[in-house]
Amino acid sequence: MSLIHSAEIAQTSFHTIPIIDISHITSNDLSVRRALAMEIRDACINVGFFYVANHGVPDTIIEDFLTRSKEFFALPIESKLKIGNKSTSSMMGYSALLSGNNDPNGGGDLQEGFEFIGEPLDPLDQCPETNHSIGCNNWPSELPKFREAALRYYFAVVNVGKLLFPIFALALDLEEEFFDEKTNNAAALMRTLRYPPQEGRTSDSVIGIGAHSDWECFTILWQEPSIQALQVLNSEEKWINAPPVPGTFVINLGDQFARWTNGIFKSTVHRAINASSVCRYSIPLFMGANWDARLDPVPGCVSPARPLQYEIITAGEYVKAKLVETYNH
Ligand SMILES: O=C(O)CCC(=O)C(=O)O
Ligand SMILES: [Fe+2]
Repeated sequence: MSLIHSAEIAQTSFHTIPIIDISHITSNDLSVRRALAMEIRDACINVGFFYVANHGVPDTIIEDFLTRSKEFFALPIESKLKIGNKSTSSMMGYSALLSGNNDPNGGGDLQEGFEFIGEPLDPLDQCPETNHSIGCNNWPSELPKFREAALRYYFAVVNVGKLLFPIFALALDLEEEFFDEKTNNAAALMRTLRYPPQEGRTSDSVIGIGAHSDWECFTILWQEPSIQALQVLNSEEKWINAPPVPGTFVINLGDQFARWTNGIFKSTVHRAINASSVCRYSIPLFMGANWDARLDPVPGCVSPARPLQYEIITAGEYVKAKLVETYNH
């Protein structure tokens, strides 16, 4: 079935998020990779979200970064503000509670975070080679082990992201290498996040992270087990819970993939509310396209019945506009 036809009959009023086993993602057998791609295609067209099981990132790497993140957030506020992301042009470093606002109708995001991009584990003082035009990371000098744990986790998850691009290409009936040159020079951004408890308060104006879609190609999110917080909006405007599923990451498509596919792959709106009585941690990785990659539609996504929906701009122009909108930066 053609992509456009699949999009016409999409079931976007989902009530659950599919779980997809990716243990065979590197199979030598193309038919096995294609079968996985078709499962992912359905999830991308109908939901825009899915969980991946058997992703291969060791628990120890995840747990180590979680432990170091907890230590980081427990630092005195003065230490954290010393590396505040608004104090540098790079936007890397600490973001305080309510300093971001993902939902223009909201009163700020009730979360604090630390944002960074990849850099070589060694030597310490080297900037990443990237055309992302963002610059250096802003690490906390008090916690030397934080940096190493963060980068180890980062590279493990970036590897999962690199395996997903060829599968997305197959899902779109394209050659597996199709996205290589559009993504080979991109700096993936990672954030480690802490949401204070809201104790049952679910005011729509100030919540953990207000309703938004992500800006990049796709996001790989680790969420803390046992605490329900993430919710995804279906086409009936109902919020569907995306509870943590142990051993999985949540993958959601972002606006860059929606633009590449003329809206056939969904960049679905979501939010997080920590209604529990304890802090909740999550760690998203945003996999984007190269800064200068054009977000023009890939073959098979535009027809007279499905005209072009988006203005064609570069990934960099798109992300810069969103940064200004969200962080006033
Ligand atoms: O913390 C979560 O569950 C979601 C985070 C999120 O949507 C984001 O950072 O874009
Ligand atoms: Fe998000």
